[in-house]
Amino acid sequence: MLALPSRTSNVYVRSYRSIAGLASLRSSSSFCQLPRTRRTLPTASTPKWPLPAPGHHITTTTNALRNIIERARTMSTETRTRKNAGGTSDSAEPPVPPPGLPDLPPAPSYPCPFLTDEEIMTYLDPLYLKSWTVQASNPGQSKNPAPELVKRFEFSSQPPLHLFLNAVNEIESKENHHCIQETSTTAVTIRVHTHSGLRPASHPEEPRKGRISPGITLRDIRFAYLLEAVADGQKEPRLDVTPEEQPHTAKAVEARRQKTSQEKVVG
Ligand SMILES: C[C@H](O)[C@H](O)[C@H]1CNC2=NC(N)=NC(=O)C2=N1
Repeated sequence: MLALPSRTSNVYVRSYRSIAGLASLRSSSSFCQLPRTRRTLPTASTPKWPLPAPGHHITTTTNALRNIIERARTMSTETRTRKNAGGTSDSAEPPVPPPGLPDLPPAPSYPCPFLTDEEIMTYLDPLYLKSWTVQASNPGQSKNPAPELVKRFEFSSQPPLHLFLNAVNEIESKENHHCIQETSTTAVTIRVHTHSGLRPASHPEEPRKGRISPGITLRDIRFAYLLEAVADGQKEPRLDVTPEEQPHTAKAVEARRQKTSQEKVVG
């Protein structure tokens, strides 16, 4: 755990809301419930929550950053019993994801079914507006490549990055779900997919055993939402792919399993 500087180190971050304001999210009723019948994806230029005036900066004191770690720690206060069963631990109250994301979906037990078209529309599409993309995993990461959720989180300096990485580790432990962290000086690219995924049956009698395959499931969605709850307010990285270019059906997500030569690798 990173020792926080004793003096108040001001960290300036471009933010939709002060990190300390995270606590107020619990009471805010403005937090969005996405309509499940959404057919068209809003373009990245039409976010649903008020954006700060250009140049709006906030000062985040070390105490506010301490709140991040404290919240991550409360997320990880867990009863270890359920974790061994492959489930997540009970926690009094899951954290509130930032505006623009639905409530945290339930965590299916392993092996977890791949996302359905309905789940993609409800839970994955909103992540595209938060700069998440679907890319092929590097074959080195698991025995065979899979589509995975990828996002690059950028920070204004090393202390908030290290606090975020501590929170990621706490969330991995609490969720019993693991990601790949590719860190640089003040940024980290998170890559996450479910190794013990369950692909759809090719015929009704197909046994479950033969269907276990890496892919994107609700556990990866949960993981991304929890990271967004901790990183809320960090500046969004520039992306050269738009939400519209991301996959919006299970078939299109599956097509991302193999890395293609012309794939725009963003991260
Ligand atoms: C036994 C243990 O519950 C499983 O191995 C968990 C651990 N963490 C995991 N993390 C990820 N990303 N995918 C998994 O399938 C997975 N399985």
